[in-house]
Amino acid sequence: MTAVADWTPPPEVDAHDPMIREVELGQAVTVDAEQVEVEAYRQGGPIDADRSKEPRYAVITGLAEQDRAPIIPAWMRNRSQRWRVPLATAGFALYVLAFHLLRLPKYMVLGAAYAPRGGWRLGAALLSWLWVTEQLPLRLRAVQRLDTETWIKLHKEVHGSRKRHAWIVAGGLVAVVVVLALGWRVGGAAALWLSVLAALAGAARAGAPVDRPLIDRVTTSSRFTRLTAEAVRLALVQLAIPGLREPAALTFPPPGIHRDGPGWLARVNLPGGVTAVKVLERREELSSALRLPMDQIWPAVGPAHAGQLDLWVGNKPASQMGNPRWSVLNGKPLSFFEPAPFAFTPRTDPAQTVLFQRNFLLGGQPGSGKSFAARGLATIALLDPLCEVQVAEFKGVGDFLDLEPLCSRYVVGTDDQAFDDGADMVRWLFGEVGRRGAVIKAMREQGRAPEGKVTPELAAIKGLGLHPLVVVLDEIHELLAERPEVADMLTRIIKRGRALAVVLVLATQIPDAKTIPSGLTKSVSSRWCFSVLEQVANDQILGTGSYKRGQTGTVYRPVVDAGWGYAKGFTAEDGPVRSPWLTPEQWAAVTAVASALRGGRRVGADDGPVAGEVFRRDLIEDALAVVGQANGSHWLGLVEGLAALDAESYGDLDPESVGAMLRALGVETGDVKVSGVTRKGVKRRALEAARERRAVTAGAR
Ligand SMILES: Nc1ncnc2c1ncn2[C@@H]1O[C@H](COP(=O)(O)OP(=O)(O)OP(=O)(O)O)[C@@H](O)[C@H]1O
Repeated sequence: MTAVADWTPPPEVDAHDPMIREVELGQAVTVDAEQVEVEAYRQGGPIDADRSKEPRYAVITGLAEQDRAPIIPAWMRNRSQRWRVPLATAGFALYVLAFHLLRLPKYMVLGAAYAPRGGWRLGAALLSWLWVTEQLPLRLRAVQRLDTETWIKLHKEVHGSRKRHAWIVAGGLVAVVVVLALGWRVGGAAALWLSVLAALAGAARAGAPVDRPLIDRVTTSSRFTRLTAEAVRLALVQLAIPGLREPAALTFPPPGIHRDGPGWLARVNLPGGVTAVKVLERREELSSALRLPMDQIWPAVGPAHAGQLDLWVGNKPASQMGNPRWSVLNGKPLSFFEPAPFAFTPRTDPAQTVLFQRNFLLGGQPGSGKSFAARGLATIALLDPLCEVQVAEFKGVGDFLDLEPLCSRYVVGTDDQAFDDGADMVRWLFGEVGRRGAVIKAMREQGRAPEGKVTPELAAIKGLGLHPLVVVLDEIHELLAERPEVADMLTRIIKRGRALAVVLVLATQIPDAKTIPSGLTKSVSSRWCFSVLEQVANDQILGTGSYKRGQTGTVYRPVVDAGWGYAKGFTAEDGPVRSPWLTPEQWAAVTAVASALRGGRRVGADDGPVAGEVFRRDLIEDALAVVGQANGSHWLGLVEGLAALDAESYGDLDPESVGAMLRALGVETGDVKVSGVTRKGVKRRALEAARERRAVTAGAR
């Protein structure tokens, strides 16, 4: 501290500022009354870290860590695009071939008309070049000016040129003769005819008027062929974004501009301080600047930082890309527990999601495509033969009517009855989640559900009632407006149901906090924002701050861009996707497949003794009735006894499921000796003990 005291500041410096002393002294000191420890600052020292002390291999690892352009192009590495690019090219080539073959007679007539003129033009041009006629005016001028020196110079020049040209023409003629002779040897007369045809075509081309080319144009609109750095720079600068004025300030980090699926991707680093969201906000202006329709341009925030833009431009507008084929049309079953395609990316790649452990919120303005997207998710569920599906739609127009025969519950309408049924459905679901929770707890105690959640094995056990359950609630805001008491139940279902294989798909036009409690929307893991008008609605669906991060549905127009939306939490990568689109016939085909997979049953509803029903009977009492005075019962005996007692409730049980259900009710199971034979089953004592425990617990409550 002595050093501080010794230092006398120059007159213009505030002597009381401790930081200034510290800087001057260049050493760590404890300064001022607050005792702030500040690290010393060495004046004139290097700012960057000293690299000389880094080990040599750091240079190599540094290189290795750098972004490198992929050796194999992205589209070749992508399974779905590997064939699409060559197939699209081959398809286009075939189209062009067919197009011109059909017009061949017309080309021949026109060719015959244009060829003489073309022959004359080509011949004249050749002679003119051979004789260097272009020099003639110069020599005439020299004559007129009596400029002998220039004339002699030009004369000599022209002689030399004519000689050279004559040699070239002679050489060319010899080459033509040699090629023709070779052609004759290899291909005979056909080769000669082909040569004549080629010569005639060349002559016809040269003879065709400038505004009437010999062959018709294959494409009538100006075709987008490739994205260039110049076009991107110019377009971005034209957006008039503050801080984005200098084309040279835009850089293209690896992999730069490259072909990516059916289009081009430009990865651009915007100038420091300019965010990619600013570009996203100006998609319309970008469309004008690039001279391309809006649905051909797909800007997104790049992976590296907020100032990186991934501008993907399709070969064609999305509306003309056609609808990619949805693989559910293959007629194969899907699994609730496995990834399944729910949508397509702008590059027409399928986007996959897993229904298990997710809940879905689909929001957007009317006509943005929510209901069809919800149908897509319901279809995935229906293609899992184990999955129970329930639908309630409060638009009242029957958007899901064709799925009704496969649903265990189906509610449609906007009247009191529909809302009562909808509320009943939620209440039932709430109870079901509670029941499943108890079953899973028992399973966990037995070590059969180690993570406390449904596994594919548990879901498959018949009668246990842990099969997947997907519930679609379309226009949920209508139900919440009419029956607000269900909101809390829904929130709890969402929170608890994830692990219990209960999935909610909520679709709504109005996601605001007044209509849908924020606790409800916040609990939903996967959100899909279709066309929305503004930032507030966007963030209500996708979560606060989403718009600022460039995750936005404001860029889509209702109806025109129907089905497009920003999906968050569906896959590892969030991004824009479009729901699959099927014709009514294709929907019918998919529904038929789902129905066949389910054996024509409504899984859940006409399943007979699903666990819910069985649990409504008193299984412990019924089992005790079957056991009677015996020591216990083997599983097979118990199953048969229960079926004899109530075939409707217990007819479908098997030994495994009855065991699981009893264990879920807290009954101990194991080896039982009945009539001298020891097998797996349940003892009477265990059943009685469980009954007693239950009575005690009920009394305590
Ligand atoms: N993936 C898609 N591809 C093409 N068109 C679609 C797609 N999805 C929906 N559409 C079109 O958009 C229209 C509206 O779709 P949908 O009924 O799903 O919208 P919505 O958002 O549910 O509307 P509302 O809120 O009025 O119920 C459909 O009739 C259909 O023509």
